[in-house]
Amino acid sequence: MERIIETEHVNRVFAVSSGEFCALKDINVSIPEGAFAILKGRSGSGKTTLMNIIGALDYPTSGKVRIAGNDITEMSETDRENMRRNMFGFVFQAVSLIPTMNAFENVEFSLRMAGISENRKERVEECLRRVGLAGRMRHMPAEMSGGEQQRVAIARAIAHHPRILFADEPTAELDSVMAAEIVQMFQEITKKERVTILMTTHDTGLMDAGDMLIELQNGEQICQKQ
Ligand SMILES: Nc1ncnc2c1ncn2[C@@H]1O[C@H](COP(=O)(O)OP(=O)(O)OP(=O)(O)O)[C@@H](O)[C@H]1O
Repeated sequence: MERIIETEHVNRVFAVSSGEFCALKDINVSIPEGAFAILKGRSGSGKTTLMNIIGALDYPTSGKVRIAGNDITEMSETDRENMRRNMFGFVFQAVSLIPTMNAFENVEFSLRMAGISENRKERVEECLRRVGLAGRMRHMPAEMSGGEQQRVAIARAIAHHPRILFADEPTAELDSVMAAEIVQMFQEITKKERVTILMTTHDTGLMDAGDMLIELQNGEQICQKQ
């Protein structure tokens, strides 16, 4: 199976008032297409830093990052931006839906922004059904629970058929039942939407939920298990 995400000797050093801080040290991850990969580690272990580098939101200080075989550290900023827009989807801890739009309109708006006009209504409905919100399409964000709002954010992030979905602590603000539901939904999404998912979490209860686990400790990769 094709390796859609590969990092080679990735390091990230930040300049801090006391000198330099090495947030990532020699990270080598390899994720096959279609996998649900969990990036685990305690607060401050480097999860967000690594996800931002793989998601073309930041650059490594040294090392290579290949997405579908292409080294994204060598790409122009325009190409990186196009890749983020067309090939990637992003979900964050804090849900940021447009409060004046209902669930359907929130997902449709993102497709409109992506310039997709064909079968838009059908695709929005399909994505909302995929996340279990068939009966809530016309609900406003304020009328939905935190877990339901996060589901809308996930539907919005997959609507344009990204190849990789990045989810940074998407369950951090949810209770354990809702968190388990979101993670189970990610499993289904990888199969039905043929998308690769990279999710960060510090929740030890979710460790076994993915197809593979990458664990960071103080910026070092302590394991990659399949
Ligand atoms: N811009 C920055 N400048 C300096 N240090 C930074 C910067 N960004 C992150 N760090 C440091 O790098 C380390 C890793 O941060 P990161 O946000 O990647 O951790 P994390 O595992 O995602 O943590 P959390 O679970 O709390 O979000 C932390 O010690 C953090 O203080």
